[in-house]
Amino acid sequence: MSGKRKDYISWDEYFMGVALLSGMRSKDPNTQVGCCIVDQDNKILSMGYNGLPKGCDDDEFPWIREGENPLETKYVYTVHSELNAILNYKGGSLEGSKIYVSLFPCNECAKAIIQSGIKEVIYGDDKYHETHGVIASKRMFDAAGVRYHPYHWTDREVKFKI
Ligand SMILES: O=c1[nH]c(=O)n([C@H]2C[C@H](O)[C@@H](COP(=O)(O)O)O2)cc1CO
Ligand SMILES: [Zn+2]
Repeated sequence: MSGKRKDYISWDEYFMGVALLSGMRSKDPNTQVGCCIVDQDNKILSMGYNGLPKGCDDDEFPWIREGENPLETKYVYTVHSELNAILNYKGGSLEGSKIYVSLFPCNECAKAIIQSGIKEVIYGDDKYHETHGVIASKRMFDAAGVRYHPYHWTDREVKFKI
């Protein structure tokens, strides 16, 4: 009987919570993606969200999905959350780490995840599971031995003033 609190958040809730909070920085009006990379000792190594590269003004570049001119859509400019987290990490190697991400990684992020040595993907949503990108991601993860599984959502709601 140590008397410790019982309702503290689990490691999984903590890391997915950090991923979701990171995603709240996104300027994308349709899909906000956030992620959190964690080492084997449960230390957070990096975080990211989908956004524009440095120097590209959020108010100057387009955020729309479709248009006659592909150069006026967001797709050619945004850096995905996972790539941002990998590129932002300045501490050395990500070998053996895991990534919590709110959306299943696309094929380009999957390549970066594999090459950086991340070994496990815990994803919140898989809404693009029918796309070629996600099908290719899973094929590459399977071949490369990167494990992936859905996050188990809990009933916990987090509400606080910031
Ligand atoms: O792996 C990913 N990581 C990531 O950050 N994104 C971002 C890119 C876009 O800003 C947004 C997807 O936009 P939309 O759902 O409107 O197509 O999510 C998208 C994916 C894969 O779909
Ligand atoms: Zn991606």
